[in-house]
Amino acid sequence: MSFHAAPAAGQRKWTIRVPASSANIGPGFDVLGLALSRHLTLRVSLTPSSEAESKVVLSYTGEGADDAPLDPCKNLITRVALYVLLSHRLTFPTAVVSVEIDNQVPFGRGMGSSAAAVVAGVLLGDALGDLKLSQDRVKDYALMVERHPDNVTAALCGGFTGSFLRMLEPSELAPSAIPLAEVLPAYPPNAGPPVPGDELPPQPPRNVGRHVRYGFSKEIGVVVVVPKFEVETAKARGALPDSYPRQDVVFNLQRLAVLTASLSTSPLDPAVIWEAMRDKVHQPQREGLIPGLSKIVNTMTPSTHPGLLGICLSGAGPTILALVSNEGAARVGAGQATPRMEAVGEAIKALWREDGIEVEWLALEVDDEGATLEEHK
Ligand SMILES: Nc1ncnc2c1ncn2[C@@H]1O[C@H](COP(=O)(O)OP(=O)(O)OP(=O)(O)O)[C@@H](O)[C@H]1O
Ligand SMILES: N[C@@H](CCO)C(=O)O
Repeated sequence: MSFHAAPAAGQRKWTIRVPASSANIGPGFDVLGLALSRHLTLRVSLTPSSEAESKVVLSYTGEGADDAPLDPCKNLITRVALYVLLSHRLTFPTAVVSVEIDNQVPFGRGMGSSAAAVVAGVLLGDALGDLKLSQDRVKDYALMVERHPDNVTAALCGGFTGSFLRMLEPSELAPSAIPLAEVLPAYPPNAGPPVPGDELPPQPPRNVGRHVRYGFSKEIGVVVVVPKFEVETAKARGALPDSYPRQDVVFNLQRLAVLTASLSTSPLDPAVIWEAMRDKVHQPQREGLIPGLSKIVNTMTPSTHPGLLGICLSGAGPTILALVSNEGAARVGAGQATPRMEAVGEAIKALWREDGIEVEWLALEVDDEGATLEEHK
């Protein structure tokens, strides 16, 4: 099957911005996501050139700058953009495409770096192909690459989300060029530019996943405590069993139902939220990869730390997420910690130091906007 270059009629510029996200929020394994005020930003410019080939030039600042590949056939963001283009029988435009990546989302820490990169990649393909994809279609593409709707929907839509994947029909999964994976393994398959005759990926089915947005009280401050080591999501998923005792599943379902409403119920009830953020299906199993995890999430409570609402592993870890009530506190600006948030961040830091683990803690806000693609005229 053949393809042709995406249009490159004149100079164009875009900015793509995607938030970090925390998945699971305790009992909502693979379900809940919370978009956070750290961002992956792409500044993209397309300049037509007299050359017959496309030249995609990546540059990188911020988190992952030393690790992320700058080859567009190897970098996750541009590989996803290429998947979107090829599914429309397009490839990169015959132009100079400059992609300046500035990343505030640390890799492999449970803050949704891969989901942010995948969503950014879909939006990059959308911009370069002039495809004008709806938000639902962007979600379909992103969910064919990263099969965790929790991070993807929060990163794409912002706020506090709950989501599920539709069971795809065998026929929707059949074409071998579908890059369905935990995190896109190798795409294009030969890790080089596509050549005529390559099998091209089909466009994804519609409604691959569905989501809702819950309320999230403005009085809740978010503290993330980020250890200085990575845990690959694939490895953290490998630590989980294939089946669970019924009482553990019921334990999580009961808390999940209560948690989703309790984070927007006024007044906030720390006793209910703390208990509703407990988990039995992924956190205890990941303790071996994250020393000190159980000690921290089980011993820090609203009684020991006034203002603490709930505490859990963020995504697949190793970051810990703590929700703190700022009720009655003077309003603080983005990224500023209230005294209660500072006390919780420092307490987690001290507990982790007992295990020889160094961390950085951050006071964050919920990102209500989600991913944006803006063209500059
Ligand atoms: N901005 C980026 N540019 C290129 N590759 C990225 C980018 N962000 C993430 N990745 C790729 O994704 C990998 C991290 O994915 P992984 O799913 O293991 O962790 P995470 O998404 O940070 O954590 P979690 O899914 O638990 O929130 C990185 O090692 C890198 O290969
Ligand atoms: N729900 C996923 C999030 C990581 O992407 C997990 O905990 O494995």
